[in-house]
Amino acid sequence: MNDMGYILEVNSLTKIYPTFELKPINFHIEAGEVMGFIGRNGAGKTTTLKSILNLVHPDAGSVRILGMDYLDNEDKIKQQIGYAVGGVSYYKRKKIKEIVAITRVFYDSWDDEEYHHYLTAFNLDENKKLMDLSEGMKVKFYLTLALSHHAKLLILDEPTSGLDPVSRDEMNEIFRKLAEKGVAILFSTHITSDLDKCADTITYIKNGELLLSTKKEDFIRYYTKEIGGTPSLEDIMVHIEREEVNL
Ligand SMILES: Nc1ncnc2c1ncn2[C@@H]1O[C@H](COP(=O)(O)OP(=O)(O)OP(=O)(O)O)[C@@H](O)[C@H]1O
Repeated sequence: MNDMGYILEVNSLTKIYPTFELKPINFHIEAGEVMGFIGRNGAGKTTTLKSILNLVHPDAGSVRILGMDYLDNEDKIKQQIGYAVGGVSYYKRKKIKEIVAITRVFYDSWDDEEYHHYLTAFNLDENKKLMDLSEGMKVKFYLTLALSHHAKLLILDEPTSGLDPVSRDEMNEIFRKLAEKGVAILFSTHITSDLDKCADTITYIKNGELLLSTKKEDFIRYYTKEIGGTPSLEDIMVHIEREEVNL
């Protein structure tokens, strides 16, 4: 970890597509922190997460994870983080145990005891194929893979968006419990109730531009001054995004 103690530091990260520009993005996450990365559909959440992980090549800026420059230490850092960001899984027809047999070889710190712990805790059946898991089970499986190699940072793209309210509530509780163990979690969402329940900090992105990245309480205080009353996070999101409907 670096002097500031950040697990993840994003510095002026920029990505330009023909019809979309991710303006310089800056934020950081500490150990044990759950950050909700929020914004509307198309705001640039996935682009940011992919740029952080070099799954798409950023045009400018830098990323430090666990005190190391990401581009210079990509393999070493990947050993210590877990992510589920976009893309189709090539493994969807494979059984959990087959995917695990392939994955465990990749990680120096793979821990079978931890793997079986989470398999039981999440009620996962090793003989099920990935494509036969419910959305909630899939997220639990990705978490199991990450936790089995002691990931210190989880980067998850909309892990709760396909979940029913009960599964979402459960996932939010899981995130909180993992954070208590010191895991840092960055997850994108457009569901404000996820943030109500489990985020320590909020990073808000609108049209490719970072509006604010701060503690949840400070985020609410900032917009309360602007809106007045006692706005919920949902009220704040609507205030930020709502445009007049011209019929
Ligand atoms: N490979 C690409 N080439 C060109 N444009 C892209 C590419 N990937 C994304 N975009 C554009 O970038 C913009 C941001 O998309 P992005 O997927 O990052 O948003 P998002 O906030 O994750 O949205 P959602 O909540 O719908 O997943 C969109 O306008 C999209 O069309």
